[in-house]
Amino acid sequence: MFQQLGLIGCGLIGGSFALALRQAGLVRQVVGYSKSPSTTERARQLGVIDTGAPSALQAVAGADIVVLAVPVAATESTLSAIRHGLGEQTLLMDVGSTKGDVVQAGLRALQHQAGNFVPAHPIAGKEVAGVEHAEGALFVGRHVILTPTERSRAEQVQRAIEVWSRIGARVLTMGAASHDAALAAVSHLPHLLAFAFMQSVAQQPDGARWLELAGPGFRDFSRIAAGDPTVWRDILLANREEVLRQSQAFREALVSFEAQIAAGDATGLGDAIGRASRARAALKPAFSH
Ligand SMILES: O=C(O)C(=O)C[C@]1(C(=O)O)C=C[C@@H](O)C=C1
Repeated sequence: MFQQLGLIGCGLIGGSFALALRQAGLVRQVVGYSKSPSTTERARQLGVIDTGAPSALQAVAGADIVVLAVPVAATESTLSAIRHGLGEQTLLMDVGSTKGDVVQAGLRALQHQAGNFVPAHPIAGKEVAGVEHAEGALFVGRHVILTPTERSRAEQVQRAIEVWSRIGARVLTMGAASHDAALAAVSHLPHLLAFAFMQSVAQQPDGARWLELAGPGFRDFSRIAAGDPTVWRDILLANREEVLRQSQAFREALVSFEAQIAAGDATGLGDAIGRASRARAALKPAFSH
């Protein structure tokens, strides 16, 4: 399907995309670039990329598909840096977790190549960062949300749908604003809560001792608090309005639970937990993968 992938950002997601493309036989050659030369070298040693490029611009030379897998706040400067190296027909995608800012960055930074840009968000990941953890099967069975811009060409959107589908993902297309509202609720807020929760426990005088006693419940609830600080800082800031809206909704729910506990309202508390428990149980099939 492609001759050469230009990969900007050889971390967990970028590396997994490169491996997935290779394993599906969709690309002959992968040229990678990461800001840190040691990361680029590590990606080469691991066989995730064939060749390391000394700059983002050089990584896209000769590529017919380019993927940006960098923290979202670096999107615009990265697009500006590679703009003059992009081929006329090169499919260009990002994999960022926020889309309103990425769409705007694309429209600002790309000029006549804006038609080739199809913003993408694979809803897949791990709490650990880095190319060492990259996996070719990371996107199998996962949703990938495409948020084409007003300039994205239909033919490039089709190619984007095809490439993600061929590596096993379930592709959806929606507007950036709907994406950001939904992901604030189901991804960004849970991360914010996990960070705040870890901080609140760890900072108490006996916190370190209590943490030694933590079991599977704590493990499941806090897993994502180990996320990459730069990546998550950028996401929470980029989608701040929706994140704060969700955070407010959460506070209201928390205050209501607190009031029931304080009042010893067993019926109200039991009913509230029952509603939450049923809503979570109803989700299970979606999490079987
Ligand atoms: O599995 C994890 O550790 C993740 O955080 C993955 C997760 C999420 O589900 O929230 C996080 C960010 C990405 O934008 C998509 C998926």
